[in-house]
Amino acid sequence: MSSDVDTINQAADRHGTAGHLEAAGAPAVPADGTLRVLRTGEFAFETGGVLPRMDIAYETWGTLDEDGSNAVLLLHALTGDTHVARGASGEPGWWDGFVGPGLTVDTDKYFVVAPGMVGGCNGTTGPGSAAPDGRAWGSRFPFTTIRDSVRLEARLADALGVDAWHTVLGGSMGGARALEWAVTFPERVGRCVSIASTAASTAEQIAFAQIQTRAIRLDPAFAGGDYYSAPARTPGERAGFGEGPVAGLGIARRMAHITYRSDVEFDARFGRTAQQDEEPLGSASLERGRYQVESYLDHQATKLVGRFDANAYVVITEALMSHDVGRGRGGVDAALAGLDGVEFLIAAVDSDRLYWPVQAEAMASRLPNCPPVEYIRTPIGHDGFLTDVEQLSGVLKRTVFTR
Ligand SMILES: CC(=O)SCCNC(=O)CCNC(=O)[C@H](O)C(C)(C)COP(=O)(O)OP(=O)(O)OC[C@H]1O[C@@H](n2cnc3c(N)ncnc32)[C@H](O)[C@@H]1OP(=O)(O)O
Ligand SMILES: N[C@@H](CCO)C(=O)O
Repeated sequence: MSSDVDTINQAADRHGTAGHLEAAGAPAVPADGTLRVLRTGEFAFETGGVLPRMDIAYETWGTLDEDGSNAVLLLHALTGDTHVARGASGEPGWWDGFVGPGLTVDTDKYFVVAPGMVGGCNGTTGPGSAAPDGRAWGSRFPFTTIRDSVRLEARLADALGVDAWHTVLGGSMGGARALEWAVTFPERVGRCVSIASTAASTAEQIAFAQIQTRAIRLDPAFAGGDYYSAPARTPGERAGFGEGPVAGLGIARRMAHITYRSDVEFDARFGRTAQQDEEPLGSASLERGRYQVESYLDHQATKLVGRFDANAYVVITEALMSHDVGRGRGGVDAALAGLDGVEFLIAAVDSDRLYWPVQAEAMASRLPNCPPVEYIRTPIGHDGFLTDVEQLSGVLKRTVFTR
């Protein structure tokens, strides 16, 4: 472990507030699914800006083999976090049923590592984290890219003693991060699994994202990004949850959530039905009740506002807008063409209207020796990679996780 790196091991209750610093160089073996934070030194961002210290939050499951050959890097999507699967706390993770003992990513056999994005709000340094002056970074937080996260994750790999990952895997933004890993560090990636993702964000994806970031920035409570009542000082502390531009964040989530699902699902599930005893047609005034789908979106917005910081949402969304593995590398084709040392698996959701299957096909066709795209077939839409993982499981057990 390098001298500028300490490890903070969060208590098993990941919603607690006080992390504790372990003796540098001799971290205790953590319980599976326990929030930990690696404290690293100065970090220069891809497009400018330097922070004097960068923390990266992560959780692990299983044990690294002596030869270091069983490490799997699992990368979360936009509003995901490090808690992929349940562990010591028993709290369910967002890919429960996919990662765990005896499951597809079998944590009895693989050492699974799940880090948080740079700029997030769940332990990795982000705009809500405390700056040296004791205030949240807020508007001073640098613009960040997917590549910044990959470079920070490489520091984590170094600290954990992982020279090369058996597999780097993720969905949506996690898929973008996985692909960026393969392009940046091909010698450190054995297999790359990119699900419901793309090699470069398209104009339409940027457009959907822009509406969301505008909704947040235009909320008067955004205050230029400096709205925190208190910064996050320790790994378990959350800053900005439920405060600041919550109306804007709620609108952003509503917009985003529509793109995560499909018209077929919405029609089948909600149709034109009114929410309980509400009257969507209204009456003599402008006030009216809601359709079921409106109530559903309101619920999705409320839930996200309770578990996410608006600034972090902007920072990470703009990082995803910047995603382009071809930037500065002669374009996407050139960036992907040389990756013949990495085994790829590209998967798509057939009903995805955000990361269209055609983009997965285009990505696969540009990758050397890439097998045909695997499909999750579901009417759900983009979120199918979170809701229908059992379809992916069979393929991954056969091709990637064969131990
Ligand atoms: C728990 C965490 O912190 S997760 C953190 C990490 N999260 C992630 O990485 C992914 C983010 N999560 C997601 O995107 C979603 O939660 C998904 C995709 C996983 C969930 O998808 P689904 O299981 O299909 O759930 P769905 O989108 O239908 O939402 C169900 C919710 O809508 C609510 N709902 C359904 N109909 C209505 C309605 N008419 N009015 C109001 N609410 C409604 C349900 O009560 C349920 O509420 P709950 O989630 O509070 O229990
Ligand atoms: N619903 C997921 C999908 C984003 O790709 C999330 O919020 O992270």
